[in-house]
Amino acid sequence: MLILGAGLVPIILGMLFTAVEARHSLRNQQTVTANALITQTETLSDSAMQITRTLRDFKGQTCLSLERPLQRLASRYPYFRALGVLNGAHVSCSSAYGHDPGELNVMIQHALPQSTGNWGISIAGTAAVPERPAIAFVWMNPGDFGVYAIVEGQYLLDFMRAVSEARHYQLKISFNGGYTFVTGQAQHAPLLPIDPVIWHAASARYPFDVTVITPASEALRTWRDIFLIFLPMIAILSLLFMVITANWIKRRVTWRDRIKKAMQRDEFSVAYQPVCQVSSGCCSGVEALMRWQRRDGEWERPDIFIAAAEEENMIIPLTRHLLSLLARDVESWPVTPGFHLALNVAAEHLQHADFVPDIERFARQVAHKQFQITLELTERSLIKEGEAVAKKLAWLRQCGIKVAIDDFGTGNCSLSYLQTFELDYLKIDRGFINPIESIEGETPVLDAIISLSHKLALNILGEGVETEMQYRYLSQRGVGFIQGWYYARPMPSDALRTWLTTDGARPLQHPTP
Ligand SMILES: Nc1nc2c(ncn2[C@@H]2O[C@H](COP(=O)(O)O[C@H]3[C@@H](O)[C@H](n4cnc5c(=O)[nH]c(N)nc54)O[C@@H]3COP(=O)(O)O)[C@@H](O)[C@H]2O)c(=O)[nH]1
Repeated sequence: MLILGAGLVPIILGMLFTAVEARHSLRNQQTVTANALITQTETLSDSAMQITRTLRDFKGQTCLSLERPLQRLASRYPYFRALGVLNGAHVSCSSAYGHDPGELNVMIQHALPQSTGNWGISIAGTAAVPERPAIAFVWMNPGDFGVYAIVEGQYLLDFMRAVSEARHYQLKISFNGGYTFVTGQAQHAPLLPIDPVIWHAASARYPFDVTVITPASEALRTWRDIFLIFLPMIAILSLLFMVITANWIKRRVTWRDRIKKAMQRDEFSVAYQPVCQVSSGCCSGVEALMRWQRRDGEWERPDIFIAAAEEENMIIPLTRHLLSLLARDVESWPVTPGFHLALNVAAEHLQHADFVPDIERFARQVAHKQFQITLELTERSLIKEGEAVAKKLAWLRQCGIKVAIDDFGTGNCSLSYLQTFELDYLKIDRGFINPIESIEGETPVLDAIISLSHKLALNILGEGVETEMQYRYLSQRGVGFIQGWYYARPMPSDALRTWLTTDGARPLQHPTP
């Protein structure tokens, strides 16, 4: 399902992208078409305006003397159906009808606009040719001399038809709100959720406007053509997404499966790193650290498999497994009551309803050893349900369990943890201890952490102490507990048992200079 979903992402994005691209391309084509139609109509209008200017020179002449020049002019320009002169709204002479053919509104079969001077209007037909549209261009003065030219609409219609057929558009043009010339069809596609694409444009020079309508079927065809161009790329991306997702799932499954199998095969063990109490110089306890040795003898790195377990929701089963290993290991340890046993708990486990029962069960299992159990909270994964977790920890503290904040200062929430949770120990991350170069040297951040811990009355443990100088620096500043290779490395349970009776039983001896 997830792999399929990943494969669909580029296809859906590709469809959206090509739909936008198709709309853009349709708009461009429509603009070009509208401009061509406007130019053609303006050219016709220019000719008509030119001829009406010529006709004005006939003012004062009788129809008898005008009839032949009018006919000559009309036959010279094939665009014109009729030319004539007016007396007010009355046609006093016409190239088509001779003298006294009637009223202009009857001839153009359209009411005359209120305006005088130059005007033009598209009409469905004239009295003599009612079935063919035309455009009437008129120059008139009320009760006075005027002229008109009727432009044959067929030329415009033929041009529009040619464009409509070539591009499958519906085209409309209307002059001054008059008759609308229409060519082509704007079929709707009832089964498609697509509307026809409509574009309006108007001439800047004459009072006419043009509408270009791309039918839904044509819009779909344009989109399909563009989609087909991008299809190879979309298919490659889709495949890539599926492969990446499949790999990711495989990796996920692999870590989950591997951790599960490793638990069944008993490949996990626990290493214990002793902690030195500065005041006595003796071992006050240990931190339990998970180890994984594969069947082939290779060791998995704890930072990697712990992070994987946290990511793959395996940290709770793994911690439960750790608790069972701990319960088995501690049986043989020669320890006195109050010996510290620290273990790491992940945020997911803390937030889980079984967290308190899990820890209580473990505490009961090892109760006869009278350990001082300490839970170490790390900032590696953020504890989200702060209040609820704080309540659980408060309850466990009442039961005698201690709480430590681990890797202090490495995450974003160290200070908020200090405020949210009741704590007993603060473990200073080795990142702050590494820079110690001399006893007198300045390590301002480390000093600030130590001073903060004192103010909060927290026990302080320095992690990753590798040198005597680091040990002395920390002990001189009141750090009560030291953990690190300088004192002891993490070791298996059997080795710890021996160590506790030898090195662990006597105070730390610093090498003499
Ligand atoms: N939730 C759980 N987290 C666990 C568990 N076991 C381990 N971890 C976490 O994994 C991280 C890596 O741990 P690890 O490789 O075991 O490293 C620990 C020590 O070996 C190392 N260390 C100790 N002293 C020194 C030193 O002097 N120098 C040096 N270079 N390294 C040293 O530090 C790690 C101690 O980690 P911390 O817990 O912060 O005290 C690590 O984050 C573990 O927390 C588990 O069971 N559950």
